[in-house]
Amino acid sequence: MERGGLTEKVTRDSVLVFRFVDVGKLPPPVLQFSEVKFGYTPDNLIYKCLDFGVDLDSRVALVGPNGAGKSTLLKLMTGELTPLEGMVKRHNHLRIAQYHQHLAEKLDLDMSALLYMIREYPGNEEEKMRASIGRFGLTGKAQTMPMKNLSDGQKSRVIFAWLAFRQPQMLLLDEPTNHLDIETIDSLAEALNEWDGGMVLVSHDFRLINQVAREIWVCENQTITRWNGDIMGFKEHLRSKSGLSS
Ligand SMILES: Nc1ncnc2c1ncn2[C@@H]1O[C@H](COP(=O)(O)OP(=O)(O)OP(=O)(O)O)[C@@H](O)[C@H]1O
Repeated sequence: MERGGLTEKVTRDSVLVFRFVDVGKLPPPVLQFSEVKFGYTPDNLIYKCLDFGVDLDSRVALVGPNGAGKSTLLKLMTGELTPLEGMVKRHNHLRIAQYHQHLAEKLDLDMSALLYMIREYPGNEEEKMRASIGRFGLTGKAQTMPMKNLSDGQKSRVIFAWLAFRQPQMLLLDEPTNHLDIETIDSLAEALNEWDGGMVLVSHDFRLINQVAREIWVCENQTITRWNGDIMGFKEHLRSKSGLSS
């Protein structure tokens, strides 16, 4: 029937249109940690002495045990937390955007995604806002129905659209795949790979890490260490450490 043109082809949510806008370059160092010491209280340090830089070519996956300090590191990068000692230096023109699940709590669920974006970014034309949401695969009625009727995955898309509208040069992604299906995760990976900014990703999703990370940083024992290899090698290392090696 479909081939004969008697019924319309069934189309899925257009997952493949995830797209970040290219932002251009800033000269390094863009984000520099120098002798950073941090703890929520001085007697319980999360980091003893961090020295590293992240720039717009960086594609870092941050891994490590629960509670080691991965989310804390992202907050030190954005400036939400300040070191007890040492310095985090950000380029004057650096725009950082951080994705985390708690952003969903910010959404006004009685509003539509379109009205929400117009309220958040006043002075922009409706067509522009529609396009900016559409870029993350939320199209048609999904843009104008109350967000409480959207799936968690669709709400994640609104959050991505909201973050991307600020045109960050650096994306910090804290567990971005929690509500996304595999196709959408692949679409996110593709979008990140096509984009020209810097990225630090905290994720337990080795599949995503494998697609987008060029460096693996391990967060453990109050410090950050670069893993000499890819994420599959790190996964094997974890398996052998826990005695699960084949
Ligand atoms: N606001 C806070 N006040 C005090 N301690 C905190 C605060 N936030 C986090 N912690 C503690 O700091 C440590 C590091 O937390 P963080 O969330 O950075 O770890 P994580 O590596 O991201 O963990 P996970 O993988 O479980 O998300 C944990 O022991 C956590 O309990």
